[in-house]
Amino acid sequence: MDSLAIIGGRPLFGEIAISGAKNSALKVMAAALLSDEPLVMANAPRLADVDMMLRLLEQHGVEHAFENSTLRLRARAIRSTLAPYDLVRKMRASFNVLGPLVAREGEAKVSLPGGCAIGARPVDLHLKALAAMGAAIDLDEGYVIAAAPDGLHGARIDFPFVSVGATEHAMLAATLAKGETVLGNAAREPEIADLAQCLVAMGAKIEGAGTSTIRIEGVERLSGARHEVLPDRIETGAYAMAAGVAGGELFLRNARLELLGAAVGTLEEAGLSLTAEEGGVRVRRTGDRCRAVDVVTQPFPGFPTDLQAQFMALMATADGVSAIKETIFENRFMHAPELMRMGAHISIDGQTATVRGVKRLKGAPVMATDLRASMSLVLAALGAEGQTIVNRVYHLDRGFERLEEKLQACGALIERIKEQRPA
Ligand SMILES: CC(=O)N[C@H]1[C@@H](OP(=O)(O)OP(=O)(O)OC[C@H]2O[C@@H](n3ccc(=O)[nH]c3=O)[C@H](O)[C@@H]2O)O[C@H](CO)[C@@H](O)[C@@H]1O
Ligand SMILES: C=C(OP(=O)(O)O)C(=O)O
Repeated sequence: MDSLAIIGGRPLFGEIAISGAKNSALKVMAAALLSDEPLVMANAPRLADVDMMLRLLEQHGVEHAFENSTLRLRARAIRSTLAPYDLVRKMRASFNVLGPLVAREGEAKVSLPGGCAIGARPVDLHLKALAAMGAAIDLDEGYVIAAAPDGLHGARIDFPFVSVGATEHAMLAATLAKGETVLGNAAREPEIADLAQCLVAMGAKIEGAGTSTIRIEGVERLSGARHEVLPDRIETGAYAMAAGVAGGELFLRNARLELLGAAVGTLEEAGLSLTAEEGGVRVRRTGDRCRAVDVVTQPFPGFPTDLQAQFMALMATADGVSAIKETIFENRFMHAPELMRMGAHISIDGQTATVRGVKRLKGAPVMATDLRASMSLVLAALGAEGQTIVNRVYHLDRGFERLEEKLQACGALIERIKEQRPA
């Protein structure tokens, strides 16, 4: 397994191009299954998760070609409606092929998904939504078997709590269902509106995406389309925090402040200046050190859970004591003990982490446990004294495109150490 060697303490100056959002791109890729015509996805990030999704789509019969950051997909015919365990276990978004396959083919057998080990992460809301649209659902040996031989029908679905994946899944499936589907208490994350924009370009009838009520009028068939994926708001927030931890000034090309929701105010309170400029966002730390701020993770537009780990790294060297409450996932503090190895003062009580900022962290060997936790360790290392080795960086490769290259270009001392494999 590769690792990263980082020598901290150098301020970052320069430009970082923000990539297309992983969490939108993966769902847009699932949308390709809904049509036999080509779907062209521009601003596609080159990530391990995207490669994994391509392998899954390929075995369903999707032809694909990646050129620069444009991904062409075409599901001329569905070769298989089985999504095997090996291709679904590593990544949450892969489960979202179930709805499109059932909507188009009337059946599918999809392994229960994996993804970051940050909580139990059941899929009951996904399955209830598909069942409300008329799919018969069975669970057998770790697989979901869904059948709707006469097609799906529209339904009123009120989610008991906000789920990004279930909202997207229901929206994908409803595009080809007979009649109207109404999704109540829908997730409002920017990736939902982005997926809806792609589906509308394919001929779907969707209103209200980005609000908590989404209406979808099913159509007979969807056509091809070209869609440009929105910039990754989590990557944006993470690099903004890199400037907070290490100091300096970064221009985040393609970044859009409005995608960050409440995180903008939180980062400003913490002592970052974030300014929208033509073509991106400029970020710098206003003082010598960040200030402690309390945060509670919430669905969009609240502070995103996917930035919680990175924010903890920022708070580790902030002036004062901050309380970080995680309300979305029950096991998303695995970065805390690793940050503590670097000298952070963190105590955890249930879903709240209390971080007492220290002046400086010290480099240490640490282990990345999940995608955003890994990024929090990279951030901590950029501000720390001496060398940090971040092990298990395959997590990072799932969601951060060309991480070392982007940071090196801004003056960071970061190198990938390739795993030595026996000849
Ligand atoms: C690939 C992708 O887009 N992943 C994102 C997506 O994950 P994902 O779509 O898995 O997250 P959800 O919004 O569905 O999860 C929110 C909460 O609902 C629970 N839940 C969800 C579905 C369900 O059927 N039953 C259930 O109990 C989950 O365990 C979690 O506690 O949104 C999360 C919340 O913004 C992000 O952290 C992930 O990065
Ligand atoms: C949790 C994440 O991914 P996944 O949902 O695929 O586990 C993430 O992107 O932070």
